[in-house]
Amino acid sequence: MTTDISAAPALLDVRNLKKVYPGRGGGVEAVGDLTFSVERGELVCIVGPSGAGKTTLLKCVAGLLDATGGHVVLQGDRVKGPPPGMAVVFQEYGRSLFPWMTVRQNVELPLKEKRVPKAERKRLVESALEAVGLAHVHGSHPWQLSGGMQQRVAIARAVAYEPQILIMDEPFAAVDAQTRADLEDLVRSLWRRLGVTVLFVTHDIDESVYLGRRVIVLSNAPTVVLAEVAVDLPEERDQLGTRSLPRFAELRSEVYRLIQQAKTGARP
Ligand SMILES: Nc1ncnc2c1ncn2[C@@H]1O[C@H](COP(=O)(O)OP(=O)(O)OP(=O)(O)O)[C@@H](O)[C@H]1O
Repeated sequence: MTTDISAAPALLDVRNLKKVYPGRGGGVEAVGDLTFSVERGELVCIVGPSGAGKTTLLKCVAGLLDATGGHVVLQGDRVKGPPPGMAVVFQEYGRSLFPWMTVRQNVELPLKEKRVPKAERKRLVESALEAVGLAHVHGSHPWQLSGGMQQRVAIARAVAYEPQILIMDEPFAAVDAQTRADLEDLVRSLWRRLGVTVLFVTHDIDESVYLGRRVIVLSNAPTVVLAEVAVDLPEERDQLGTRSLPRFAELRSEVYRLIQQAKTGARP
């Protein structure tokens, strides 16, 4: 559910977001005071130390958790519950797909809930499975696929939904290194081809620099934005070439230094 408040210039606007989990002695202040925005068509990575409140932040952004203070605005509408224009890909692909449904049925399900007409659903499902290279396994069940393939099904489902913004919460943390590299390239190519806006949360510094056009570095909890790093690497990226650029090493060191700073509790 959303309520119109004003026309925001950015696609996603997070303003003075604060989240305190209730409990004894004042509870746990997970998110202190977070402000950032994401422009339409951007690929922004959020990186922060373990326990920094990344998942809490995403739950507030996705309308799954009520904030204690501040607000989240998606395309001018204040987020009060899961917004219709958002798709989320979680780390645990195994739990995000229905094992009794085929790949095609899993990808189609949110489109049925969105009441997309049948012919259009067929087109969207086929093109999303094609885009992630899984057209040939549309009739298989998730448990017949590898972990990386299952995560590609989850990505296809999100892409087929045609969201205004795609939120990814450490989506590749549970797959092996080679699959992870392939999936990173898949996200970059989908982003470039489809123009979808992506907010990607990771604790992996290299991944944030390789993927992002901008990296937002979070402090430890109670979380604030410690710094924003513009990734001025060429848009054409590949695992070997890009990662061996001197500029990649510089950006990686800069984000690493900021994260170390975050761990010691330093504030901007
Ligand atoms: N439901 C909850 N009730 C109380 N405290 C919570 C709850 N969920 C998270 N926290 C606390 O809020 C803080 C931030 O947790 P969160 O899971 O958002 O961090 P994170 O950055 O996603 O961590 P990680 O990188 O380890 O997954 C932690 O101190 C955590 O213990």
